Amino acid sequence: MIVIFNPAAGRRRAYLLWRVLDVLAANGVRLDIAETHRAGHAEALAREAARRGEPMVVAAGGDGTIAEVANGLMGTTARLGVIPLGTANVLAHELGLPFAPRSVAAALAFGRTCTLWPGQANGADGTRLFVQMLGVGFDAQVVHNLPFTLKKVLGKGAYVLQSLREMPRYPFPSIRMRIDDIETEAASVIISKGRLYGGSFHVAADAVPGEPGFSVVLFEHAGPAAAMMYGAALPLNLLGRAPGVRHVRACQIEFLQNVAVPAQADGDRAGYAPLSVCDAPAPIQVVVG
Ligand SMILES: Nc1ncnc2c1ncn2[C@@H]1O[C@H](COP(=O)(O)OP(=O)(O)OP(=O)(O)O)[C@@H](O)[C@H]1O
Repeated sequence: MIVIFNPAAGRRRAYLLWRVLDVLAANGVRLDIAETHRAGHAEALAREAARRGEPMVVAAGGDGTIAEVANGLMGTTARLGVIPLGTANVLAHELGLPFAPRSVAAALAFGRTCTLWPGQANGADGTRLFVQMLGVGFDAQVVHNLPFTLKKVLGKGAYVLQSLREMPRYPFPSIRMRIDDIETEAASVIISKGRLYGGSFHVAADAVPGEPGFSVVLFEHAGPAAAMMYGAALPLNLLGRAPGVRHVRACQIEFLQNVAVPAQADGDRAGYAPLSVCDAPAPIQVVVG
């Protein structure tokens, strides 16, 4: 197997990587390590590894690194392993992946898999896959403007602080979209493959990561007070009952508005809507515990 390690992911968790690798090496597992040098590098490394016939490519990082590796593996038969070293690690929580080094190593060595069907965003910057969610609107504004050093120092707390900073200055434009064949509007949108968001908070109870399609969560109320309410409901797992939150199952979402609205995919900047979202051409196999 090859381990693709993103040294910029998470904070102070690289020791976990070395402990996992120690356990694997002690048990005679042959592995190569490649470190990423920039955004997008994990995708190129994964694509190259799969082209060489590597049966398993392990993403050592957070959701952004996993998504990049998934992009590189699309259309191949290589399995995707995960060593969760990120800030939020939403996919690892979603799939119940282990976090303890020995359990991570055992899962990778054993190689049992589950199916994950990524989403695909098509925008002005090209096409990219996402493994957990894509957001358009306020949460993407927070991701776009989040300073790297703040995330390194505060971890998930950095998102809370940045949200408070963005509330007074984000214009909350109305976002027009076509969800399958129905046109609608919202102040903010999360297109989710999974049930979880921001770590292990529940956002879409009806999501099924292994099947095509999405749970679309529409936030209908705009403005700082509404953003504050939704932000407070999330960690209390009350988002499902918050006013103006609507859930829809869909296969295709097309953003139609004329103004550019920020988008984020798996917690990383993903350009601006207008863009469209559909299923990836094929599922991938993720190694689970
Ligand atoms: N060497 C590097 N220097 C700077 N950025 C990098 C490097 N390698 C990869 N990246 C970028 O780092 C970003 C963040 O990585 P990742 O999402 O894995 O960590 P995280 O944000 O801490 O975790 P999570 O998404 O789970 O909260 C990704 O967008 C990736 O493209």
